[in-house]
Amino acid sequence: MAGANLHLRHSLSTAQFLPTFSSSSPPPPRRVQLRTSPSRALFSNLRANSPTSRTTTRRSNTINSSSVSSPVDSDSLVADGGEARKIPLLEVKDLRAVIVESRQEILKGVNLVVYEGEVHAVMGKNGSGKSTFSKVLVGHPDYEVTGGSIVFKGQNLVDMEPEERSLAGLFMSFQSPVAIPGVSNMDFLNMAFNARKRKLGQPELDPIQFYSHLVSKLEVVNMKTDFLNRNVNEGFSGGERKRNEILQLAVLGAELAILDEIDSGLDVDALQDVAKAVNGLLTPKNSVLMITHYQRLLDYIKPTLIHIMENGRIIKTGDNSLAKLLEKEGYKAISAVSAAIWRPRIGAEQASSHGKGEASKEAASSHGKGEASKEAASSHGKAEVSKEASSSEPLPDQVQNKPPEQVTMSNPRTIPEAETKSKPEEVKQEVVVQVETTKPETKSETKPETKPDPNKPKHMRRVSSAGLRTESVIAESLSEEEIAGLKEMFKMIDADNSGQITFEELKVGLKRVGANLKESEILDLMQAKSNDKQHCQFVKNNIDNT
Ligand SMILES: Nc1ncnc2c1ncn2[C@@H]1O[C@H](COP(=O)(O)OP(=O)(O)OP(=O)(O)O)[C@@H](O)[C@H]1O
Repeated sequence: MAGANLHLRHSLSTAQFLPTFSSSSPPPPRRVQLRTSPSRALFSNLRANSPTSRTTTRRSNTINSSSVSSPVDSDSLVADGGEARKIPLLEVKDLRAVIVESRQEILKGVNLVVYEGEVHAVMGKNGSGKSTFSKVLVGHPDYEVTGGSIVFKGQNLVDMEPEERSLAGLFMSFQSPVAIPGVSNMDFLNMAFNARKRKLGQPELDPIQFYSHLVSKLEVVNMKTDFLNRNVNEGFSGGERKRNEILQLAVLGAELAILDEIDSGLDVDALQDVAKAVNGLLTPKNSVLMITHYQRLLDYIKPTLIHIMENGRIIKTGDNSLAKLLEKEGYKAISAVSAAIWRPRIGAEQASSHGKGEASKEAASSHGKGEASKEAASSHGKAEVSKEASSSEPLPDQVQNKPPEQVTMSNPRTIPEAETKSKPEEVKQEVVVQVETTKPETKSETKPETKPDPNKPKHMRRVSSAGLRTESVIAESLSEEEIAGLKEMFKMIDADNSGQITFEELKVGLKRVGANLKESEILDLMQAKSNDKQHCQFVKNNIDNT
């Protein structure tokens, strides 16, 4: 039994201290004695349930309780007068983590900054690494951090024990909260609360004082007092467990609450109660990082930013429109290719969040040069852009300045490598994205290069997909899924189904996926070249001025 780890010593049987409480009749003094801190108790309990239970290490040993003491008195979570300065609460940089047992890498370079008072939502397909990310933040023993950093309020979390992380102000609500047989909710919360008080050097609350504190929080989550007498999560329904997690958060307080699928299994009323409780806890000083699959939670708890996780990385960041897009079109709307588009923006956002500009520099350099960094490339499915593709040489004016409406992205198809190689280096203006399809080649490949007429107004210039030289740049590999996503994306953007994407279509398409790029950025994008040896080629084509 998991409770065996708790070293509990009850002077009375559990049944003897399960009075019926009501707000008008405070509970009698508790007669339970824990010989371990509540947080340690829950760590032990969780550790006992962990397949990788082992001795404590600084990196990943005992699991952090989702519901242990926080250095912050929950009452102190009240707004402090609205400090205007943005203070980073959590800074995650290039975080990598493996499963201890198998050494399989799950987190492959997560970057994220959460400021005080912000609500961040992490979304992503099943198995993309969301829960692992949250568990690594709190120090789950199943995972080992192999790279990067987690800084919480200026402290390096990676070298801290899970319990220390909790005491530092982290709270995590697990996807599947564990039961603690033999420990009532009331006892658990009381002990956890007082452990925090001790840690803070503040006077502990006696059971009666604590009970009145607790009752006010019960109201917040709309829970009945009966739950206080039941053992922690034992026999609780899925929804009750989730509600109970939020009760723990409300009672214990936290500066950063990590909520893993807090909406799963909740009926509509419970969802509203939980959301209301979470909103009630939000202040300008504390933040929430929540994992969810559904827009519905975000209707109640408004996120500052939404992050999309894929394959152990955050590949996109945006506002609520991103979640709406997902709800409507699914993850196909956010393919590895669109990640390539987003990457610089994520970087810029993160950098500005950090105030350090590092990511933005990286983004700027990759964006400005039309060359994705290795890291960026690997972050979206290893679609690495080779040097050949990078146009370090400035593009001709006519390309850089051509009116957006007149840039064309051609019919997606595959050009055999031999054909590609045999093309003479004639022109290098238009960028054509080609994705393998069954469409036959219809373009004239022999049209001679036509020099742009400098006298012709730029908006009159037309980009032609004919008379081209193809210059392919091959990425290492794109998965079938990524290729499928690429095709879907092409179809989505190619509004008139012509097989060609005009600048206008691209602009509208990008807007649909929540990417509000400037026209100059879209032009940059159109000149970006990345492809896969087998499946995708970014081809430079000719521009003529006819
Ligand atoms: N302890 C573990 N042992 C084995 N595999 C694991 C472990 N933890 C995570 N994984 C694997 O890592 C991947 C990411 O899992 P994770 O739970 O983080 O995904 P998720 O994005 O939260 O998914 P979901 O939306 O389904 O909850 C999955 O393939 C999962 O099977």
